[in-house]
This record gives sequence, structure tokens and C-alpha cells, in this order.
Amino acid sequence: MKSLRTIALKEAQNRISPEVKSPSAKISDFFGANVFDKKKMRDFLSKDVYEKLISSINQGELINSDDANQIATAMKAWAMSAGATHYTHWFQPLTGTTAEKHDSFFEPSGDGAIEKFAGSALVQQEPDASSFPNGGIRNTFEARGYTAWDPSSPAFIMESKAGKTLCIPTVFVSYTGEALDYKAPLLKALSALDKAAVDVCQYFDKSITKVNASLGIEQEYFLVDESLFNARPDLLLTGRTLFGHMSAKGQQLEDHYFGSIPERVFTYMVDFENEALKLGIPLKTRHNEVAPSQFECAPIYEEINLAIDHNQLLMDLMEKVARRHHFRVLLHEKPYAGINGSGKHNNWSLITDTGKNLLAPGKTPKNNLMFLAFFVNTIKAVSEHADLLRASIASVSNDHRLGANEAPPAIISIFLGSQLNDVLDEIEHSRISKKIKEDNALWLGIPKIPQILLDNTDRNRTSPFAFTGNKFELRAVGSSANSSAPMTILNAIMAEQLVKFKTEVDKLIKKGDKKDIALLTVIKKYIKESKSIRFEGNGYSQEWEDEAAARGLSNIKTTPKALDAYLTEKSADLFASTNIYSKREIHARHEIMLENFYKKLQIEARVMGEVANTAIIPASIAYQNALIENVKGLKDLGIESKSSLEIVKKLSEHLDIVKSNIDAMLEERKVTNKIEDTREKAIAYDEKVKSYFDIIRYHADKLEQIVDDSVWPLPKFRELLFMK
Ligand SMILES: NC(=O)CC[C@H](N)C(=O)O
Repeated sequence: MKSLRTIALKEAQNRISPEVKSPSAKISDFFGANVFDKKKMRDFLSKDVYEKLISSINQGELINSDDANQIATAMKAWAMSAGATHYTHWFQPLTGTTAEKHDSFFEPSGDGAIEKFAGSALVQQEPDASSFPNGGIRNTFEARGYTAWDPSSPAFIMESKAGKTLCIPTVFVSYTGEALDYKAPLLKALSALDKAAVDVCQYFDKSITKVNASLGIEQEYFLVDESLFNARPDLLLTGRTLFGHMSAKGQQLEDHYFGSIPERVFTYMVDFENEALKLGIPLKTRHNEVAPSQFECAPIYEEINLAIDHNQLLMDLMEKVARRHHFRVLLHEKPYAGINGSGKHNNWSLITDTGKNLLAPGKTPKNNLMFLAFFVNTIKAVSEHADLLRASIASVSNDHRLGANEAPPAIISIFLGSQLNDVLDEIEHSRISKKIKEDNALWLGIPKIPQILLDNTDRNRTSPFAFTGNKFELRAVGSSANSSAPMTILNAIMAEQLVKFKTEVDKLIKKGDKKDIALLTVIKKYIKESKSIRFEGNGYSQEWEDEAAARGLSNIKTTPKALDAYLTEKSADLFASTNIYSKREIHARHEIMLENFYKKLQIEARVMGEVANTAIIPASIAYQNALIENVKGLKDLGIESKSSLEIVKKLSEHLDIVKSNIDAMLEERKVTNKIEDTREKAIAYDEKVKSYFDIIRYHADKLEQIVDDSVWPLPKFRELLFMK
């Protein structure tokens, strides 16, 4: 019988890409075609209701049930005119993926049938899905959960060959009102940030009434041929390779990054981009990434809630469209040990309703004071809550990625670039005279910030949080993550920080300081207090680990311990003051994250055992048997040959180590599974069960290098990485 690998290799060699036709040569012709956007709202709604909906989107005003009915009817009319038969609330439970439960518009009525979609069905639903992670919040006897419409993210139509579905973005909360998803806390953090930032903006510009966070998400991913993927149980079940010797050629020639995009991949990219563009996802960039078979796409930045919905939708689309091309997309942070992993770099900024980017240095010194206020408060916020930010990007898969191959280390630090570092140093050491009467004299005290910063594109890739000219880039986020987790924290800590800033500035003003002097005094104080978080050097070096320790910065390398930061008193104060998590909610989330962590390791350990026992060991023994025959045959002929015998012995050595460690790991799992406390269990999985992975893999990979290539059961790295 032919092995799955042999069949897969043959299939992978004969791929023909499906034909991809763009709806139009001009993207603007079809951009947002499947979105119930403002233009369509205007077409389908009365002027009065349209305006109410817009003010609900902008100001969060409530929509009454009559208006909700009208909006639902309009949405249904639009969706049906586009061919949709069903609708669903679309939400982001704590599984990490998106969730949907379709209902048809169709309803039997009297002697016929009608298509119906009531306002109540738009606004709220009760998915009878009691099996989402809830960390103990929902017992099965009170399993109700509600999805509630988020008007700030427009409804859209998901297309598939077999049908179309109207999707309504929603939050997901329990019967008792606790958040069970990623979106609800994010919206709360954004609202806290809006208020705090507007208050600070008032020092500079009274016309600002709203501040939105903006986000541009770079998405890295790997592609692998579907047949090869299916022949690797580890990829299929865990999203990463648990075995595999690195291919002789990997990324050492640096010939993949920004290289010419392979035709088959390009066709796939155009296909998913078209789907994304129709859904209003403003994709702009595509390129080869550093590792072989690794790629990246990036949209233009958007309001943050929308940007995150779009990224979640994009990941779903990328996976769906990949199947049409006989590809599988790997969103795992580290599918292949030894080469670059994948990140989801989050480019974050703050934008006012007057169109000003608060993290862009201004043209005039006055604008620069405003910039400095937001810039320095960001640094201060991160320095105060570095551990929580670290926790927010923690996951079992990101643990593999952090600290190597252009991914930042677990130590949170901020890279500013030399120019802005100099500016902050100058302010720190300047003397602010309280006697200054003339505003102009004060401006002399503020160093000039060059309007065009030096080219910042070649930035420090080892920094978790880097300033890039007019935004901060949180590079630590993993490629498979829902950005809401870190963005909820980033916006919440910024909100808390801005409130504190305002309190301090107001105090000085009350004492008689001029406003600008008060602002500068507090900014200067923060620069001093947050100095230890700033770092420009190589984040991978031992010197940095040592220096960071001396500075008192944490370096928590693994998830179960990093997650502790969610439960500190400092974090509890933050969650309470910004209203993003109740105690019950954060404990539930903490529990869910720990469970997710150990369950994924449990699956990996099982897959390792299974693949080693049923594929690697049998293939190695079969080859060994052939060699034994050979040794015997040679002996019969009176030929003295050492090489076959040596290989037989080597095989035995590696086989024994693989087998004994698989058995020992199984025993360790049995013990670990009995641990009741989730945190302890997660730590035991990490420190005990996982500690077997390396040794098992090392010897299995040695076997791969010895056993006859034609009988090796698993597609090899060179095939996974280079066949496309
Ligand atoms: N060139 C890059 O920016 C590589 C980034 C890297 N892939 C990461 O894990 O974040």
C-alpha cells in the first residue's frame, strides 16, 4: 500500500490553481459590496431612522424598538436583494474563533410563507449554545447566554457557493450580564479611553469631542499544500509540527522575504483579498515573509473595534478560501521550530473626531506639547502595567514564538528611536521655570521634534512595543490571537493613565501653575518615572536580560505564570476604574485561559505519542529489519561490513529513547491530569509533560535522518516548506 506521504507528494506536484476572476479591474467598484454600510443604510432607511442609527454608532445612543424594527426590515430587504436567505448573530466567544448560528428569514404563515426579520431578532438573540468556554460563569442550569447587536460594526453578507447569510456583529454575555466574549470588554475599554482622552484633549483643543483608538493589523501566516498537511497528524490536530528535522535549506539565504510571490500563492492571495474587499476589509499590502512559505497581508488602519472584527473575519476567510486552492493556512505562531514564527503586529494610535492623530508629532511647539502628553502617557501606562500587557499576549502557541527569530522577548520594553529618546532625555534634564510669564519662553524649553522623523521602517524587530513615527506597534501579539485581548488592556491602561494625568495637572493648575507649565511638569515627572521601560538595544541578548532584571522588569517566559498578572490588586483597580471586568469575569477568564493552555498541551502530548508509536517507530523498525536481513546476507556471503550493523545499532538507540520517553510522558500525564487546581495543572503540563517533547522529537528527528526516505511516513520539512 502506498503511504499517505507518497500520495500526498504526488498530489502536491500536480496542483492546478482554480481560476480567480476579480469582480472588476477597479477595487473601488466592489469594495464593501457585501456590507450594510452608510450608503446602503441611507438607501434603505428613512432619513430620520438613518440619523438615529448614525448617532447610535457615533455616540452609543440607544435605539428604540420601533426604530430597531425599521432597521431590521431595511437590513432584510438589502440582504435579500443581494440573495441572502439566512441571518446570524456573529460573535467572538473565548474559543478564539468566531461563532454563528443561522436562522432563515423564512417563516410559514397561514397558507403560504413569508420572509421575516423583526427588530427584536436584530437587537438580541439567545443562542442555545451552552457549550462555550465560560470559566464557571454559566452553569448548565442557568446556561442562557445572549448576543446583543453592536451597531458600530456594520452587518455584512457572508457568501458561499451554496448560499448567503446576513451576519450581524454582536457581543456575547451571560444571563447575569457577564461578558463571555472578546468584544464586550473591548467596547468598555474604548469607551473609558474615549472619555479620558477627550478630557485631556480639552487642555489643547476645545473642539475635540471624541477620541477613537485606531488599529492596523499585520497578519502573518504560512501556507502548506493540503495533501501534505493531511498527511501530518500533528499539523492537522495541533496546527504545528511536533516532529521534523529542519530542511537543509531553510531561511538562511534570506531569499524569501519580499521575494517574487509564487504564482499559486498569488492566485490564492487575490482570491481571499477579493472576498475580504467585498466585506469592506481594506487590505492594502501583501508580501512574502522571512520563512519559506510564510506570507503577510495588511489592511489600512481602521477604528479599532472594526479593525478587530475585520481581522477575525479575515482569518476565517483565509482558511475558507485556502481550501479552494488546496492549501491550508497555518495561523499558528510557530508551525516550524527553527525558522521564523508568525506575529500579528498591532499598529495602534489615537485619532480625534477633528481628524488629528494624537501620536503624530505636530508642526508647532504647541501641537508638540499635545503629542508629548499622549506619547509620554502611553509610555507611562505601559511601564505601570507591563506585566498585564505581557499577560494579554500570552498563549501556549505564542510561548514558542517569543524571544527568537524577529519576535520580541517576554520582557516588555519600549523602543522609541534615537530622536525621540533624545527629546525625552532633554525634557527630563531641562529646568522648567515656574516664573515664565510668556508662553513663548516655555516653548523654548520644549525640544524641537523634527516633523519628519528619520526613516523608522528599519526598526528594532526585537522590541515588543515600538514607536514608528505616528503610532505604536505592539509586535508581541501572536498570529492566531484575537487582538481584542491585548487591545482591551492597552486601551484600558491608557484610559486609567490619562485620568491620573489629568488629576495631577489639574492639581498644579489649581495651585496656580500656568496650564502649559503644569502639563510639562507632569510630563517631565512621567518621563523620569517610566525610564526603565525604555530600551533601544538587542532584546535577545543576555546583557538585556540581566539589565532588565536589574531594572526590575519582569521576564515571565511561560503563559500560566504570565497570566497571574490578571489577578493582581493593581489589575483589579484598573479593571474596576475602567469598568472592563468584574472580579467574577476576570477570574472566569483567567480560568479559561489556563484551561486552554493545558488542554492544548494535552492534545499535543497525545498526538506525539500516537505519531511516534504508530508511524515513526514502525517505519524505523521496518527499515531496521531490512538492514538486519542485509547484515545476515552479507555474513552468509562471508563479507565483513560494519556500516549496516552500525545503522542497526543507531536505530535501536534512538528507538529506545523515543519509546521510553513516550511511555514516561504518558505516566506523567496521568499524574498531571489528576491535579485539581487549574493553575497548578497548567504549570505541571508546561514544566513536566512538555519537558518530554524536546527529547522525543530530537531522537525521532534523528531517525528521520537515518531511515530510508522512501519509507518515511511523514512529509518532511523540505516538502512542507518548499513545495508550492
Ligand atoms: N520581518 C518581520 O517583521 C518578522 C516578524 C516575525 N515573523 C514575528 O514573529 O513577529
